[in-house]
Amino acid sequence: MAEEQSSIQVCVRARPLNPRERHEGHRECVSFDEPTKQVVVTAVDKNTLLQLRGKTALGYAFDRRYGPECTSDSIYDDRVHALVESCFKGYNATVLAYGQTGSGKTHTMSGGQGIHGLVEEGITPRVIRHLFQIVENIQKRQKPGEQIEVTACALELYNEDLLDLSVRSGREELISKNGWDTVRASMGLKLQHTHTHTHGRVVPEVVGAHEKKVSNANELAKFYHDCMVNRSTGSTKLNDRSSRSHAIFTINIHRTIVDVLEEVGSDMKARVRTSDYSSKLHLVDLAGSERVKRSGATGKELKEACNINGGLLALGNVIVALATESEAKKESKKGHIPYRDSKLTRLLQDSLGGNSLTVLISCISPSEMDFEETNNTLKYANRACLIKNTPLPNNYASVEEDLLPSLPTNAPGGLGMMQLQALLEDHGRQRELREKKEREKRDKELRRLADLAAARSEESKRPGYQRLRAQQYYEDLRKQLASGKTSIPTSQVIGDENLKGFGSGRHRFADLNMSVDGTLQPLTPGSNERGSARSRIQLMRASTSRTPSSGSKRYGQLSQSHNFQRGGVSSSQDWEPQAGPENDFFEQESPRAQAGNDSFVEDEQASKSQADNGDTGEDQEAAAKQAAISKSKFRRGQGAQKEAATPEKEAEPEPETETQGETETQGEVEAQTPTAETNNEDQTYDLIQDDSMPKLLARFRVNTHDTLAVYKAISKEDFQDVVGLLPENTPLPASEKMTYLLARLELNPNRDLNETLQRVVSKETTMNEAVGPAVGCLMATFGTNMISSCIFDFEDPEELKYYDVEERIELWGLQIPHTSARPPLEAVAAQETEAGKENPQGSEVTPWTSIDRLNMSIGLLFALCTHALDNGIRCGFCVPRPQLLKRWLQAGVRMRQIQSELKLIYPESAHDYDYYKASTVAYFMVNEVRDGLEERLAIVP
Ligand SMILES: Nc1ncnc2c1ncn2[C@@H]1O[C@H](COP(=O)(O)OP(=O)(O)OP(=O)(O)O)[C@@H](O)[C@H]1O
Repeated sequence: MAEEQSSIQVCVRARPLNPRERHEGHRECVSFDEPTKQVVVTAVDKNTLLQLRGKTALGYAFDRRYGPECTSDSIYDDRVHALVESCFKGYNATVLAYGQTGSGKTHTMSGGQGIHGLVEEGITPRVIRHLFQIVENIQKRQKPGEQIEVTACALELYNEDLLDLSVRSGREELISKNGWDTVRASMGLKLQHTHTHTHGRVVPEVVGAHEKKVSNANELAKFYHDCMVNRSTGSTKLNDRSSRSHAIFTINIHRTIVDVLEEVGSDMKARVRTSDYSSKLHLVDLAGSERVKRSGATGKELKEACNINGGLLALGNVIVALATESEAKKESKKGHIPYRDSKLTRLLQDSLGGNSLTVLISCISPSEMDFEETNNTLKYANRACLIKNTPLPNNYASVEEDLLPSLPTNAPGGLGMMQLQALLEDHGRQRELREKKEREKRDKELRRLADLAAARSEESKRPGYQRLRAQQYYEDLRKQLASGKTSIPTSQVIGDENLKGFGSGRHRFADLNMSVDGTLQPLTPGSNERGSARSRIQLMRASTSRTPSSGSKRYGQLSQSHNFQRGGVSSSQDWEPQAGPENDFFEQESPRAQAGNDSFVEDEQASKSQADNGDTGEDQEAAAKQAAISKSKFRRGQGAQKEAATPEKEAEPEPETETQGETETQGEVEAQTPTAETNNEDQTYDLIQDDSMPKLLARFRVNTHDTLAVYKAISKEDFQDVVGLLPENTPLPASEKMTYLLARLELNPNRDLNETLQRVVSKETTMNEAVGPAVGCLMATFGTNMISSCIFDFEDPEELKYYDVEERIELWGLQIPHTSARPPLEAVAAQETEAGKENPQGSEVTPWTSIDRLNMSIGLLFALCTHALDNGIRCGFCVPRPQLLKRWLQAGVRMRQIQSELKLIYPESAHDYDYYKASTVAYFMVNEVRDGLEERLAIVP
């Protein structure tokens, strides 16, 4: 069947000004221009004028626009009515309300008393009524061979957890008693991807949600109401009853039709066809985006806001990517759609760009104070108009059978009611049986995976887990290679030509003496170099090591000798301004590393004073144990630094409070070393071997819409350096996916970044010669296309489907514009005019001075942090060119270098490759930088 595409139907609904806004005298900035079908946002003051970049108004055309006076009636009739009817033909459909907080999404979807005091029926109750009208009509026709079954389920996506709204009872008590993490394990639902019966597509499916079977509209309406009462709501400055979760109410329609193809013949057989149609109607009320500064969210609400904004940002990116893809389709280009960036986008995968008929209702506020959000909503809605879905009916299990009617016919020669009823029932039983079997199979698999996950989590707490995991990984890989069954062809691993020739030519599988295709290979010359690097490192270790029995201490010594540490652990440093020439930044970092770190000293003092207080009770021990488990990796790095800062403490017995944590840590480090080698100093700690864990984590997306790049995908385990820097109790980003991603990267035979970096550290080679395109700078000069082409996306939904961990930190990159001419500085120009000078900008072009660049970059950094803070982003990440970072530090910007193997991909072919080759990665807490800049540089927001 030819696949027909249909655009997403987008409409805009503006609510009236609410009493608060009227009381505060807000002006309206939204109007409708009927002749051009545009929703127009108008600049009502200087601020909005600025946001429109000098234009007085901006118009967005939409087929359907609903002003404050409109009710849901017209939206329903125009857009939703036809959708509900399509569901009975087997099409999936979605109605999705989107917009900032307080803009009227819940009002549109659920109804209630409006600002004008009138009670309005929302879209969902209307859908329920309409749907059962159709069911009744079908039933009224009394076609015997037809059966309809309606079920529904209600979910909410709250703080990235999927929950069943129909079984909330007792959730609060359980959370307060056992903590959310425990409750999540029992109440959280799984999102997985399954193959559809028809079309062979992979669609998202929520496993474990309670499906309520309903037989009439009242029953369904009651179910909906009960579920929505359970939804997480809260009060903010912008909405008294703000939804803090995305709600998805799904109605499943299952229709079975038995058609009699041939009536009973002389052989007493009839030929019948039984067809099943099933469709899903999703009614989605998203939580609204909010600027936390305005909503006043703190604590729990702040966390909620961060999650809401994160999901919506991902949704925006999906919309932009799909719209771009639709535009590019004329050139038959297929782009990457970042569905997997959030649970919300995964859930809506089928509704946006899938096979659903979709209506997007963009809700906006008319108030001038909401100008920016309104403009943003309209911008995305406008892009969404371009998205094309491919609706296909879900008709499956159409069976034609010869049947011997066992019951006498009502009319001579024809199949009677009772026979058809019997056939239907029989078919229904068969279907139930089939579904039951499928459910059981799935449940069994889920149980198996849950057991596996639990066992793995237990195992991960055991000392030496990392080591075991690495060994196991290599063992599996060795078997896989030997059998010649590599599931991933090398060509798929790195999909970009720029990255060819990655690494130094010798890959770690040379240890296995095998290539990825399973054939035996001679070792390359690089292996000798490795050997020498190894012995050199061991020599250094031997000369610096003072306490042979302590793994963590040896590790500490090593960490001081090498910039690159093992197991993804790395340290960070607060940088201080340094006077002197603008040397290569990379070269400058070693002396600083040796100099120790204030924050570590502080930490040590804190723990010491704790110990001095004699606070060594059970509670503390438990807490220390917990802390040691959760931050063990970070502590290793930290411990290493501490030891360097206070070497005289080594001889002293460690305070009791520290012992617990250190024992854990130490245990882990030692256990990672093969037992046979434990007492041999030279072999006890093999830096290279321990570093052989795959750990390059780089998957970045460029938001082509803006000038900022969004750098994502951080895992708990492998970015512990970053995680360790977060304030206590910050939810840790975690993603099982990363482990998988790493494994994939491992399969690239030429990639051996860690080893190469070791060689650079041991001065066997220079960075430029050795690393080639593996190291570089993302931000300072990125060209959007170039980076887009470097996207790694190795995730296979099939293999990842049960790994449902999605929390991530968002890291933002910063671009410094490199224009040759500087725009006139207003203040300077004004001063000069006042002083009677000619306008210096008039005829000649003023080049940028380095101070200009610095000011500009700091301004940008400030703007970035403000934006990030408003969006609930906690930490930032950038790779500025070396000199610039130095200057930032001089200007008091608090940055910390990440000394891990986190390296970015920058193609050697890039014209400025050499210039940026020594760039380093810096990390910062957004609020610190913003506050610092505000304070020191007197920047007025
Ligand atoms: N079109 C409208 N006409 C009349 N009143 C409206 C309209 N839209 C919204 N309202 C009222 O505005 C208030 C906020 O609306 P609502 O709660 O639906 O916003 P929301 O977008 O769902 O917000 P959040 O994202 O915070 O949940 C409610 O009191 C609602 O009744």
